[in-house]
Formats: sequence, structure tokens, C-alpha cells
Amino acid sequence: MNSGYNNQNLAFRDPLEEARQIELRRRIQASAYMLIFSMAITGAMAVIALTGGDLWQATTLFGVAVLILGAYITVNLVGPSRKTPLLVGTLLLVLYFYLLLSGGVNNTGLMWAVMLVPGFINLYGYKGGTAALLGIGGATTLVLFYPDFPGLTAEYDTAYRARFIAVFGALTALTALLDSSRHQTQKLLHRLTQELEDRASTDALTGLANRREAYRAMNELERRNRHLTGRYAVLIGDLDNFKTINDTYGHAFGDRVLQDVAETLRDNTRADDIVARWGGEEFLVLLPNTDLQGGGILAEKLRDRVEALSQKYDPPVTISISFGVAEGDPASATHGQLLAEADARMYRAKDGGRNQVVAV
Ligand SMILES: Nc1nc2c(ncn2[C@@H]2O[C@H](COP(=O)(O)OP(=O)(O)OP(=O)(O)O)[C@@H](O)[C@H]2O)c(=O)[nH]1
Repeated sequence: MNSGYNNQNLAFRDPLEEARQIELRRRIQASAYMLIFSMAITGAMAVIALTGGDLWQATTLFGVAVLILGAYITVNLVGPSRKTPLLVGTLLLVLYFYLLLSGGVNNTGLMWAVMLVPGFINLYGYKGGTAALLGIGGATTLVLFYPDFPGLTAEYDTAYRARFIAVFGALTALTALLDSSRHQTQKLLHRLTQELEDRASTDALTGLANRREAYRAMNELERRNRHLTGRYAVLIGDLDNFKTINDTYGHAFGDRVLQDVAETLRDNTRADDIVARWGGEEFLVLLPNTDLQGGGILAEKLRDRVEALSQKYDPPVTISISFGVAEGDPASATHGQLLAEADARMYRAKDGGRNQVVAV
């Protein structure tokens, strides 16, 4: 029998959710870097325009740099948000089309597009980013090749325009390819993490939830119940005289009995219930939305089904289980107290002669 409840305060994390959070943080961080980079370049271009005597260009670029600074401060003040990449993308796009149309300083406006490619793919991933870049490439082609496009004051010669479109397309394709392979690796990592998580929460012999998973489920039930002021019942069942079974028929047979009992418990509980292997020959059943009386009734049914297993073997082997039942009260008891109560009742069932349920 196992009665140690000292690891009930373990912090349970969802590694997949963590991976998603890291990805979101990465995008937000990339957004912040892009804002700093854009601000530096725009500021530098504004200074060049000022020294070249182009006051209008300098004022506009300084204005944009201040706008970007404002966005950077806002993003940092408001904190991480899913909207950050959208805000940054919009700013970059507005700046790009302004520079494309005006030519920027010394006709270098188009160069900004080089920054746009990794930026967009970083911000929106290879699918969303490539789609956005295809749109931007199409719009740029229209601006560059539509005769007398309204608002286009910059002068780019034809060969330069064509080369630009080719470079923009190639850069987009290459960056998307690189990001897609990064994405594949990340997917593989997520799958492996999920597999590891499944293995870490499952008992290898019986396929039931293990003790760690049972604690996680109890934490979750407690959290949910505090919210809904609902109740749940917990059963602790311990096979009777299991040492004798092992000693008489061997460890391999004992393992088979454990598997059969696990199957019996699983087959006679609801999908929402959690059946876990709590220790060696000890099982825990968690029953959401169930009171002490309901828990007692189910424990009696399970006890009966486990006893019926005895006839399954040839020759028959006496198998039985003793249950302790307790009810979780979200207002007061923590699951540590609850487990101790169910455990104490299970011991009383043993003391009372085994193969019985104690629920009070
Ligand atoms: N075959 C097998 N035996 C196990 C496993 N885990 C624990 N056991 C055995 O379960 C037995 C438990 O023995 P005890 O704690 O003395 O309890 P018991 O014999 O069931 O007696 P009561 O609980 O008082 O009815 C020990 O012999 C353990 O070796 C397992 O995975 N496989």
C-alpha cells in the first residue's frame, strides 16, 4: 500500500501550450526588433535627407521614426499581445509604400523591401507571410509597371524595376523555404513533446493514468470546482492479499491480474471519470460531479466486478479489492486531505475484513 501524498503541490505544466507561448513570444520579440531596426534606418535616412537639404523628406521620415518609436513604447507598455505583429506589419507596409512611391533618400526606397521579406515571414509564419508578400509583390509590380501610376514620383528605370521584382520574388521564395523547414522541425518537436507527455502520464503496465496524471486531474477538478462549486468523489482501491497472489502464482501472473483489474475499472466507469494506477496494487478513481453516496455506489459495483474476475482464471484465483471513498468539498478540503481521508477509509475496509467499501 502506498500512502504518501507529499508531491501534491507539484506544478503541472502543459509543454505544448508552453511551446505555443514561446512561439508567440518569439514573434512579439521579432516585432520589437523590427521596430527598433526600422526606427534606426528611418532616422538615419531622415538625417541623410536633412544634410542633403531635402526638408520635406527629412520631416516625413523623422515623423515616421517618431511613429515607430511610439509603437515600440506602446507595445512595451501594453505588454505582449497577439495584435503586436499586426501593428508592426501595418507600420512597415505604410512605410514601404511611402518609400516606394517617393523613392526615399537617393532613390533607395525600394531597398526597404529587402527588410520586408524576412520581417513578414518572421511575423506571420511562412504561410501567412508568403501570402502577404505575394500580395505586396503584386501591388509593387502594379505600382512600378502601370503607366503613370498616380502618386509615383520616384524614377526607376525599367531594368531596375524588373530586377527588383525578380530579386523580391527569389528572396521571398528562399526565406519561405527556410521558414517552412523550421516549421517542419517545430512540428516534429511538438509531436515528440506530445508523445513524451503521453508516456509521462501513463502507467506502462496497465495503460491507466499514472499518479502524476492523477494529481494533475485532481488539481484541474479542484480548480474547476472552485469555480462551479461542484463536487467530486475519490475512490482509493487496494487489491487484497496481492502479495500472496504474486508469491503463489508468480510475478507475471500478478502483472496480468493488475492489467485485468485496470480494464475492469476502466470498463465500469464513465469517460469523464479518471482511473489511475496510484501505486503497486493500488488504484485511484476520480469521479467528477459525484457525491459521497454516488461514489459509494460505484465503489460497490467496482468491488463486485473485481471479485467476479476470480472466475476468469483456470483454476480460479481469489481476487478482491477494498475501497475507501471520500468526497471533495471545494469550500474547505484540499485534495491532500481528501486523499488522506479516502486512504484512511480504505485501511478501515482492510481492517474490517477486506473485500468491502468504506464511505463514512
Ligand atoms: N506483479 C506485480 N506485483 C506488484 C506490482 N507492484 C506491486 N506489487 C506487489 O504487490 C504486493 C503488495 O503487497 P502488500 O502491500 O503487502 O499488500 P497485500 O499483500 O495486497 O495485502 P493487503 O493490502 O493488506 O490486502 C507486493 O508483493 C508487491 O510486490 C506490480 O507491478 N506487479
